[in-house]
Amino acid sequence: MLKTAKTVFRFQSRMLSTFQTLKVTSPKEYVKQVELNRPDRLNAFNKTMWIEIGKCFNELAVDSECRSIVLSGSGKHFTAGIDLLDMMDMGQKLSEMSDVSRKAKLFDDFIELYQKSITSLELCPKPIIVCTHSAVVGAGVDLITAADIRYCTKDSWFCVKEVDIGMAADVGTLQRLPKAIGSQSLVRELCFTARKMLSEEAEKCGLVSKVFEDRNAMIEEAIKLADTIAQKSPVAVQATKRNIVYSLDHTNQEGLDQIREINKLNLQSEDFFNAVIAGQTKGETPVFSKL
Ligand SMILES: CC/C=C\C=C\CC(=O)SCCNC(=O)CCNC(=O)[C@H](O)C(C)(C)COP(=O)(O)OP(=O)(O)OC[C@H]1O[C@@H](n2cnc3c(N)ncnc32)[C@H](O)[C@@H]1OP(=O)(O)O
Repeated sequence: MLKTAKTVFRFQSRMLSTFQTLKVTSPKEYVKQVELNRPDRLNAFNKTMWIEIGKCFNELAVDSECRSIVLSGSGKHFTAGIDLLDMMDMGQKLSEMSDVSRKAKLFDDFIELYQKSITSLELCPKPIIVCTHSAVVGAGVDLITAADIRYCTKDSWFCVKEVDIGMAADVGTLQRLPKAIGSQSLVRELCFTARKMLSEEAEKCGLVSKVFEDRNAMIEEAIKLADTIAQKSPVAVQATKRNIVYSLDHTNQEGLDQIREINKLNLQSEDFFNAVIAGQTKGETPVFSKL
C-alpha cells in the first residue's frame, strides 16, 4: 500500500507541465527556477500567462522534487504588467454584450481567475524568492508581493500603475503591499499616484531585502539562497511558510493555535528526530528525504 502511494508521488513529481509563457528549469537539486518568458511583449500578463502562473505554482506546491523556487523575468524588463492588448480584446467582447449582469459575470470570472493566479504563490508552501530587474509594473507588483523574499537589481523600479489606467488594483497589491512595506503612508502615496519607486527606496522601505549590481549576480545569489533552503528539512520549512502566511491575517493566538496543530504531527517526523540527534552528537547535517 505504502509502495503504491510512493510510486504515485514519484509519478506526480515528473508531471510538471510545459508552458507557453513560463520557462521552468532546475538549477540545483530541489530548486526550481520559474521565468516569466514573453520577452518580446515585456513579459506582459496575457490570459495564458495568468492561467499558467496558477497552474505552475499549484503543481510546484505538490512536487516533491521542489523545495524552493526562484522567480525571475526574461528580457529587458521583469514585467510591463497586464497585457493591454489582451485588455482591448476583452473590451471588444464586452461591447458585443448588452446585459449588465452578464457583463458583470464576465468581469467577476476573470478577476477571480487572475486573483487565484497570484494567490497560488502564497498558497504554495515552498519559499519563493522573486528577482526583479528594470520595470515591475501593475500586475508585477501584485505578483512580487505574494512571494516570500524579494531581491532586485539596481536598475529595478516599481509602479502601482493601476490608477493611471483608471482602475483600482484588484489582484493583491492593496492587500499585500501594506504588509510588505509596513508604512501605510508610503503605500497609499504609491497606490494613489502611480509614481515610480526606485530600487534604493524599495530597499529602504523593506519591499526588497537586497539590491544587486546586475541580474546575473542577483540570480546567482538567489539560487544559492534557494539551495540553502532546499537543504533544510522540507517538513520544517513548509510548516514555517504556512504559519507565517496564516499569521499575517490572524491574531497571535490563532497563529499559535495553528502551529501547535501542525507541530503536534511534525515533531513526530524523522526530520525532527534526525536533526536533534545530529545537533546533540555534533554529527553531520542530516540529508532530509523527499516530502
Ligand atoms: C483584473 C485585472 C488584473 C490585473 C491588472 C493589472 C493592472 C496593470 O498591470 S496596470 C499596468 C499596465 N501596464 C502599463 O501601463 C505599462 C505600459 N508600458 C510601459 O509603460 C512601458 O512599455 C515600459 C514597461 C515602461 C517599458 O518601456 P520601454 O522599455 O521603453 O518599452 P516600450 O517601447 O514602451 O514597449 C515595447 C513594446 O511593448 C509593448 N508594451 C509595453 N507594455 C505593454 C503592456 N502592458 N501590454 C502590451 N504591450 C505592451 C509596447 O506597446 C511596445 O510594443 P511595440 O509593438 O514594439 O510598439
